[in-house]
Amino acid sequence: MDEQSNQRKEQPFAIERILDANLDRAREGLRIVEEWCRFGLNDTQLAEKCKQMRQEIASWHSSELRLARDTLEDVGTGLSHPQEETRSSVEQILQANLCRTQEAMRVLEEYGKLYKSGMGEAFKQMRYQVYIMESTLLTSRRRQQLKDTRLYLVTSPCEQLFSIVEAALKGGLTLVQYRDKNTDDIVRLANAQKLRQLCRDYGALFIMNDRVDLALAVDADGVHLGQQDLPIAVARQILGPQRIIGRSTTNPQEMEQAIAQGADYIGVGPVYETPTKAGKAAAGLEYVRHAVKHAPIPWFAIGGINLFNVKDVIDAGAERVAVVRAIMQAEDPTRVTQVFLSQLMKK
Ligand SMILES: Cc1ncc(COP(=O)(O)OP(=O)(O)O)c(N)n1
Ligand SMILES: Cc1ncsc1CCOP(=O)(O)O
Ligand SMILES: [Mg+2]
Repeated sequence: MDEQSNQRKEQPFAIERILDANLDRAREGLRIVEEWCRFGLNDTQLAEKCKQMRQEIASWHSSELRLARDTLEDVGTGLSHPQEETRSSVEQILQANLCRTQEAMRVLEEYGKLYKSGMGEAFKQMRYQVYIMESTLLTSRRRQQLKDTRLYLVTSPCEQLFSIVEAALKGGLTLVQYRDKNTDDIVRLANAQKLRQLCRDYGALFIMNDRVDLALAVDADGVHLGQQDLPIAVARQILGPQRIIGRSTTNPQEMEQAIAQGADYIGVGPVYETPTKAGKAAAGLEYVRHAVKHAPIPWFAIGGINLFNVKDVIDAGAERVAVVRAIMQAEDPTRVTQVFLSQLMKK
């Protein structure tokens, strides 16, 4: 007796039950993702892709497999992971269900080989499609959040770094850049990791200044590169298509290049001279007006912006601003964040 029939003798219908349970699991996971694609993202293409895959999964779900089902005898039905009970964002729900779908498909790929010819290969292909979908979803979510962001905090080194950033996140901040030019890498890495987690906890995007390697190391949402930093094409090669790449621009020519090179957003400034970037001449509100007319991608006015002059920047046409001192040196970073946001949301 070969191994396969031996196993079947000891555990009747075990393979069928494994397949039955995982066909259901894969379909359920996809359904949850599909609902978000349809109602949350209005993305008919992605929703249609999920539906097609659900139908393909259903076509493998024969009555023979359904008949093998024996829920009362299934020791696994009462087992759930504590994290299944706590989902705090749509992103978590999507990630958990994509992961569940991929796991189920891996099981179907392996055990399917014992059941029907072609089943293993079919689920291998579907699993790759789910990976591609995951990457598309993550990318479009990041880009959408970037677009929706009005206020960008660029940090400066200080003892209360984490409490200030958290206070700003509590005020509704959705984008944080870790900027720290002179600290040892070992400390920078630890700080970046901590900030990355903090941003995740509050559903904010996290960008690493200057350093593509650290951005990857801490799984940042992206990197911000100045004119003297790595070229965008090189960073894109390293980071791939999913992560955000921002570029500083000071004049129309730099703006045009950054857009042509595939930046996801640009910094526009310094609008005003600022001690944070000492020695750099102001580009002025004129450059902000230029951005209004010529920047088709998200852009952030930056440099010397505070609660007293932000209205002038908004009146010049800016919808988004980036600040360092206005929040990092604020007595009440939560309140300052809220006031900035209320000014910027008026548009
Ligand atoms: C949003 C944003 N805009 C501009 C900059 C400046 O970047 P860079 O010119 O590379 O200067 P440093 O910040 O590295 O000193 C930025 N960081 N963020
Ligand atoms: C990093 C940077 N790039 C252009 S201006 C600037 C600093 C802005 O800092 P602040 O908001 O404190 O003026
Ligand atoms: Mg830089």
